[in-house]
Amino acid sequence: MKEIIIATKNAGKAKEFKSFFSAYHIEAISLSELDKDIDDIEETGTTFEENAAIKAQSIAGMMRCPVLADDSGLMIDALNGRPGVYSARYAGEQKDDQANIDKVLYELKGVGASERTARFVCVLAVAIPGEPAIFKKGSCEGTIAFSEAGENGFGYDPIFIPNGYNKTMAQLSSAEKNKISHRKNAIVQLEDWVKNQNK
Ligand SMILES: O=P(O)(O)OP(=O)(O)OP(=O)(O)OC[C@H]1O[C@@H](n2cnc3c(O)ncnc32)[C@H](O)[C@@H]1O
Ligand SMILES: [Mg+2]
Repeated sequence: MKEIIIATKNAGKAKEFKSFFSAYHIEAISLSELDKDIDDIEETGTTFEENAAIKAQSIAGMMRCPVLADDSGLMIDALNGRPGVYSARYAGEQKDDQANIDKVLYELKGVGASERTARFVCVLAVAIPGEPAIFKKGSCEGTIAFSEAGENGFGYDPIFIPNGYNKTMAQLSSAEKNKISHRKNAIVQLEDWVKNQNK
């Protein structure tokens, strides 16, 4: 396998997958890089698994080759697991990272340090035409900061402090994030499958 299509239009995710797959000499190609114009896929599921499967299967059917999709999000205990599967669209359909961060910080006003526990979750689905899909799940535990900090990463990284650190995910280098992230913890579980594709 020389390349794999990643069913995402999120540039932040695409960059991380490129870095992960380059270690196996595989090029990760996101939907924005395909010649075809691909309509937004409606994420009608209520779980990360369902949405990852919807994204992977709809693109695999179109392209007739293995496709990897990522459905991920931030689960905050004090908000009963929200934003969860609605992380991208938490503050509205325009999917605005800054508006999402502002909404979370507003909702956590008055919530003390020990109550701000949260985790990033990533579910990967690989759809292979004619075969059952493969699912892998990873998470990364942390807390929600009182204000945002850092310029790296994407999404909620500026307000997420991974356990064992005293800075936000957006203050870590991409190499540091990619060692501890939910996405990394999911993708390592795909290693055997990836290596088998090279035989
Ligand atoms: O569906 P695709 O096209 O892949 O792109 P998306 O951004 O809509 O992706 P999701 O539906 O999986 O929603 C995930 C959201 O969760 C948040 N998120 C996921 N992984 C993250 C990470 O590593 N760092 C910060 N925020 C993250 C971020 O707000 C994402 O937009
Ligand atoms: Mg999405």
